[in-house]
Amino acid sequence: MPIDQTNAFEAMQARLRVASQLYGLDDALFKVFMAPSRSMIVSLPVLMDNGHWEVFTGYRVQHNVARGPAKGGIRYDLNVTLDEVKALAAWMTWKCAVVDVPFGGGKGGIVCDPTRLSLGEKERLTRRYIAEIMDIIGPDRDVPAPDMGTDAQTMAWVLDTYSMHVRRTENAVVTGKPLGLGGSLGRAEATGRGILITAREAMQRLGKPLAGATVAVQGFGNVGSQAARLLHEAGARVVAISDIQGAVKNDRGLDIHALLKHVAEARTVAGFRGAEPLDPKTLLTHPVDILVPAASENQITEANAAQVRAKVIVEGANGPTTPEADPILLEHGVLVVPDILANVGGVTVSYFEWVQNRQGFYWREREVNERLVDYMTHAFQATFATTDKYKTNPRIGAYILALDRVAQAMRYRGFYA
Ligand SMILES: NC(=O)C1=CN([C@@H]2O[C@H](COP(=O)(O)OP(=O)(O)OC[C@H]3O[C@@H](n4cnc5c(N)ncnc54)[C@H](OP(=O)(O)O)[C@@H]3O)[C@@H](O)[C@H]2O)C=CC1
Ligand SMILES: O=C(O)CCC(=O)C(=O)O
Repeated sequence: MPIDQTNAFEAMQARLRVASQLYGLDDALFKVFMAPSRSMIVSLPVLMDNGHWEVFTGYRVQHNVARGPAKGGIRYDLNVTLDEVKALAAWMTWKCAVVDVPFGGGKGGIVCDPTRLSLGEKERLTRRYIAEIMDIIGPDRDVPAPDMGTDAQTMAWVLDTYSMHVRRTENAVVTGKPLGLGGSLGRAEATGRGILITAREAMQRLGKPLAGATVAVQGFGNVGSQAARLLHEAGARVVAISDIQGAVKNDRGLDIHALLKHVAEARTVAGFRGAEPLDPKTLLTHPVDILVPAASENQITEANAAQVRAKVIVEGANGPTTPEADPILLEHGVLVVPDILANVGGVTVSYFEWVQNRQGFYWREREVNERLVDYMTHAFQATFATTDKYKTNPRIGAYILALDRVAQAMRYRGFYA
């Protein structure tokens, strides 16, 4: 039966089906992995600044907890749906297994436009959400973190609300917190740093240096901006960047530090003086060595995949490529570093943050970054070794690596299929 290419959960299932067949996964485990183990839907009444009440819908999904507590971000966006959160939760299961941290997969979301909420409204919404999902989260159950539309301040409200309910300060309940509340050095830039690490590895596979390589980045939020900055600092030439409102280009290379200052005031890359305007629709097909989609799902599709001119795609976003686009990119010789490998930097440093909280002993930034390089280069090598072993592409290679590790944990725990 044909799948809905833009349904993120069906897109995840399509890749899982291919990987399971190639790996020879038994039917029982396949059925377990095809559905989340728990989905919670909550209604969130919030008093708005204008005196009216709004009722928002929120979700928390736990896909699989065989390897440890569920782990995954909270997304605030108008396009959040249950199926999207189910996909994001499953991808977290696979990511944590690919990078071999002892977590399962979870994800949360609230249907809202965070740019139209005041700080007070966002705080009340977050507190109500955490109160509602309180029974299924916790340091040993499910540990949230930031995703699109949420940040360190949101995580501070998560910590405070949970702590008020359990009557003690419990900072290991959430990661991506402010440093002064038990956050980890290096977490804010970790997803971007992971993109730098995997981009370097991918270029090395092609026998090319990262220094001097041209880069285009879609999205200039937490992930895109940090990836652009770190790639720029590593000597790559970031020539094009977009956000929702516009795109800019400079063939000689954008001054990312100046662009960050511009965005801090203008809230968009558009209008940046050190660049020319670019049609945002052409960002993904801009002629570059490395393309970093770091915005949202379903950006590289059957409609534009053949026009992609990058040699390497490093997927900062979750699910930026539809299943139909996969074979087109492969046919055009594009090396895709899949999301469940490329963007694991965030959850890896979240794991380090959780470990530090539980130890009560905090690491220097250098230690965090060195450990991140170690975890991610291992994950990259393991993914490509699996890809070669099964004679497949890196996305399916990453799925096989992950499902093998999760299946092994399930079998140890007594799931004898
Ligand atoms: N935060 C994290 O640690 C992790 C995030 N991810 C994934 O990375 C992606 C980005 O997350 P994050 O950076 O945290 O989110 P943010 O909300 O911080 O930023 C999202 C960025 O994407 C831009 N954007 C959204 N849609 C489009 C579009 N169609 N075209 C161009 N730009 C667009 C936004 O533009 P504007 O500023 O104009 O709104 C914004 O710049 C998501 O898929 C997320 O799930 C993956 C791993 C970890
Ligand atoms: O840091 C984390 O725990 C998870 C971040 C996240 O939501 C993701 O990797 O998609």
